[in-house]
Amino acid sequence: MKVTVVGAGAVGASCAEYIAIKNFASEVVVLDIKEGYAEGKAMDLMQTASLNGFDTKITGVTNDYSKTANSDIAVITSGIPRKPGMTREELIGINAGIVKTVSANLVKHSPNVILIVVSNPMDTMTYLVHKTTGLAKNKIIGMGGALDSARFKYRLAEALEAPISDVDGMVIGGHSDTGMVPLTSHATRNSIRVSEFLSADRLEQVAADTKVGGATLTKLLGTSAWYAPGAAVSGLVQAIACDQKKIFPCSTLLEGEYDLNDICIGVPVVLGKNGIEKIVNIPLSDAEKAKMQESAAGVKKTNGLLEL
Ligand SMILES: O=C(O)C[C@H](O)C(=O)O
Repeated sequence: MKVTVVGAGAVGASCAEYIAIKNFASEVVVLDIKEGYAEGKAMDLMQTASLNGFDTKITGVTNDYSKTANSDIAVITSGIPRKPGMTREELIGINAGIVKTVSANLVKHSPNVILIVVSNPMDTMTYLVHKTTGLAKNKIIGMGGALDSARFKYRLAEALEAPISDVDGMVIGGHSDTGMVPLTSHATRNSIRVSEFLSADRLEQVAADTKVGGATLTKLLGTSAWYAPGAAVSGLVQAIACDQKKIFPCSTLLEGEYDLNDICIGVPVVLGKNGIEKIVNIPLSDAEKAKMQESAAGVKKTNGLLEL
């Protein structure tokens, strides 16, 4: 199993680290445009192998896509992160061109690759990859919902004063400060609805904190987060590499599902060796349906800025 990670910045390096530590891939190639940078990150990570007990071989390359040839899965983290006060959507001007070039180069050397898009604005970048690469829709996956759901569970556990392992919950919709749809009505603590423990006001606060999860970290760190994004990507990569058939919310092309068309946005999917194996339709309340439509309108507005 060969996995490529494009971008050796904080998010790319974190993806490579978590994938390697989980020890399911034989090879991880990290590619960056900055001379020697990916090589340095790869060497530093490889020097953790004996300490962390993994055998994945990590190599770094400077912009040489021939070294990514025959990758089974590739992760696109390239582009610029937002700064405090910015929205993800504001990155479109710079990141669209980068993501288009990177995805074309990846597909040229690995025509059967499954692409995971992380660069922001993620849903629009996933749509761009769908429009420009010619890859089948099951092979284009946007990473946002897995991360947003992890943040949702963190906030739920905090409110419940419970261990995170006791908590389950999912965020669908667009990966944006306003577009996320945390499914509080479906969230549980050890199979008991969280509304049994928390007031409607507290649950609303949990949802609000979840939606600005990325912005909160960007304000604290001065740039966007990397540990949870890297861990979320490694979860998706592992589910595909190990054919786990796990359900994650991912951005995928919808053709009628959830009453949406011609858009990539977060919905629950089954991930296995073919990438997205199934889109899972879950019943939503009228309020959740309305939020999903509103979220989609926001994503479509950003998609409209693409020069396709
Ligand atoms: O918040 C960001 O800009 C980066 C990423 O999308 C995140 O949610 O951490």
